[in-house]
Amino acid sequence: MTDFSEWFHNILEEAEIIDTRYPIKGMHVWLPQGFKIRKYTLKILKEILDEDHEEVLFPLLIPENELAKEAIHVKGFETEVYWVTHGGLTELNEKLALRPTSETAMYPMFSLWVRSHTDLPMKFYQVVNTFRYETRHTRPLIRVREITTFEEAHTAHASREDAAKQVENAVEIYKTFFNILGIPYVVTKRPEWDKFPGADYTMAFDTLLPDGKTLQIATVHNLGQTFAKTFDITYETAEGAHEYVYQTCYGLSDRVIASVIGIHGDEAGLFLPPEIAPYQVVIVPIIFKKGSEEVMEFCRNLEKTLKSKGIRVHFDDRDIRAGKKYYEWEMRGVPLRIDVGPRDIANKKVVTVRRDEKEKEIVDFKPENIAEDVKSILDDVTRNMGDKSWKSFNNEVRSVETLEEASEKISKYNGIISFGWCGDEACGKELEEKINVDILGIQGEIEDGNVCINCGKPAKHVALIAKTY
Ligand SMILES: Nc1ncnc2c1ncn2[C@@H]1O[C@H](COS(=O)(=O)NC(=O)[C@@H](N)CS)[C@@H](O)[C@H]1O
Ligand SMILES: [Mg+2]
Ligand SMILES: [Zn+2]
Repeated sequence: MTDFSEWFHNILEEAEIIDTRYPIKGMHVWLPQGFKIRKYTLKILKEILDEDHEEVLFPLLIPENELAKEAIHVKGFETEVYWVTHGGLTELNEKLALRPTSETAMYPMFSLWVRSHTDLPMKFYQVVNTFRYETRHTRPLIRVREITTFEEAHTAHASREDAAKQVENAVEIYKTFFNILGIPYVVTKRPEWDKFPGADYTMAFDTLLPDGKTLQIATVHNLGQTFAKTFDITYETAEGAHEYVYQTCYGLSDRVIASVIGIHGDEAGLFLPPEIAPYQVVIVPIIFKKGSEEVMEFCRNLEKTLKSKGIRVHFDDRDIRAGKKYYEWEMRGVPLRIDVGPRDIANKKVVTVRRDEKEKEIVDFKPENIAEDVKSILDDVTRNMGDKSWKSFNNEVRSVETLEEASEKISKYNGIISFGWCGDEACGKELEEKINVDILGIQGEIEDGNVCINCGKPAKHVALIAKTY
């Protein structure tokens, strides 16, 4: 893991997650293994969102005049929007944008849909591909030009308080999601100069990749009434007056898959949380000359039993050395392996090997219990993964008293540094310049008596800084 970027690119290829040879920079092909991981990851997220959101699907193309309506928003995306100018040989009389995000696709429709306060709150989401002509260094899954797994939620509310509450609900939704995947995070309020174009404020989730740089893995925006006024989204109050709605939007992307791969991976390759692993269990027969048919029979039955209980299991009956199988399934991140030899069968045992522990466990084999036993091992693997990743994450969050200390810690470890900050934009920008970091944002208030580590004025907030992707 010394060179994380090289490790990351290699494992994407070796574990057949995506194929980066597609002839458009920043656009890649999801291969079957990767597609399954993506499918299971989205399944978890959608189950959470479906609790109180409706899933919808909007067109990919946005008319230029709609995209341009919200001046700050379009300014923020003008260098990133892809345009369609022709339909066949016919030049279009209006350019069409490929959605970089869908506010300006959705909100003209919200204006038609929202009539009365009884229509509120409205909470929609969609999982689509979005397109951003990223000019900075593109990286597979991390900074792409086609964001293939873009989950975006958009809500409308009758009051400022309801919208602020929805921001908190959205933060909880993403915390639940990341916790299931064992992805650690800090949540901060982005500084004014780094919020979503057109938003009142942005809450962001940042995780740490093994190279100690942070990756923004989700964002929640309070849009206030800005877009409602631009797109005329009003509702009739109970008293018959007309009010603009208050809105939020929140989203995440392929970066979630990048984080699972980067954070749980190790020298042996991938290590996938059981919830999203294409194979949760792989069965490897230990073949000797005699007794091999009995072993194969046993493994086939074991596979059938586990499959019948909904476990994603694979019986690897290839005629190759067991060692080669061990290597391959570890590299592919299968959370649990079960080895079966003739002696084990005789002793009514099987050998389990967890991906997170090297030593083998001998467990009693009872056909009626084995599926439950396997499920409880997988649950323990999930818990252990999360504990381990949070522990190493928290070790990389350091607090400092002075700018020199901040600079020293960052250059030595990267990671996340916290300290008192006055909150003033000029001071913040100067601080970023001085020690070549990004201010991730602020985390709540700081008790009186603290001074800003850059300008010495009274500190108002706890601020976090890091080197970022
Ligand atoms: N080029 C990119 N490649 C991969 N992921 C990206 C890229 N650009 C943004 N993201 C991810 O997408 C998330 C949402 O994008 S965003 O611009 O912050 N927010 C929006 O677009 C809002 N409409 C909420 S969906 C970001 O937090 C980031 O995790
Ligand atoms: Mg961007
Ligand atoms: Zn200051």
